Amino acid sequence: MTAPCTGAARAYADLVAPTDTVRARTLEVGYGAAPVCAPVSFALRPGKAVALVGPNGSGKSTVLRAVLGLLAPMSGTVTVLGEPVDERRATFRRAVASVLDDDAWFPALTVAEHLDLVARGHGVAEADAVVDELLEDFGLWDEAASLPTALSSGQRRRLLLASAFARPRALLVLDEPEQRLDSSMKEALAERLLAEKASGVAVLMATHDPDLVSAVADRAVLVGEEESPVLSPTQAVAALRSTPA
Ligand SMILES: Nc1ncnc2c1ncn2[C@@H]1O[C@H](COP(=O)(O)OP(=O)(O)OP(=O)(O)O)[C@@H](O)[C@H]1O
Repeated sequence: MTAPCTGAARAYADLVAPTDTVRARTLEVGYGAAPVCAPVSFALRPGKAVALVGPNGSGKSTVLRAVLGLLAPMSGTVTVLGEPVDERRATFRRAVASVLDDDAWFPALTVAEHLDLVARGHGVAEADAVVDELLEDFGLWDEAASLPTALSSGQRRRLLLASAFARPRALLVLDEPEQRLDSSMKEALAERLLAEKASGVAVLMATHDPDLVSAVADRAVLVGEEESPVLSPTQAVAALRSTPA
């Protein structure tokens, strides 16, 4: 029979609860001596989506960087799949797909070759079929043989997003995925993220898009100067509409 949890043991069990894909507790992040925003706390479960919202420069991308292990927390904790974040672990890298606000390309690989490389590098069995589907869904079919330098900025953004779906994932971390997408592609992205959730993937995204929050998010965190409670999507949409990006 299992002994009842003591306070400390319960706190630890809570911290590593396997039901949470991401858990941030009074997480403080920054680049110098001072944090860029108030501490952030949230839990993200499989099949759910959390949106980080807040004005430009409020610290959303910095929080995402800490969740991805690209920046060490100044204080507080962040765990992914019950473990402290460590992007050097193969299990972490296998589980976490991300799209940040950066363009990183192999200059001599075409659009289709980029997707193929990501899929095969992650051991996807039916790589050809996955690549074909992504080219179609992200409107890149006509650009399959193009080099990244020959793409428009919106097409490059589509390729970055498509790359995140070319590989296995338990957690998707997206920094303003709506950027540079036209309205029909934004709708398609929202539908895709709903399908991801339905298949058990957890989605953590920073966004300024009320429609995306409304369609996809289960909870939101207002990142900023004051420690914010977790918001409902309706509250987050109201905050987005009242605060200019
Ligand atoms: N590499 C860096 N070094 C130092 N300071 C940085 C760095 N990147 C961002 N900052 C600063 O950290 C603060 C938070 O930036 P961050 O990019 O996290 O904001 P954000 O909420 O994602 O903004 P946006 O909505 O404009 O994308 C800003 O004041 C920014 O100037």
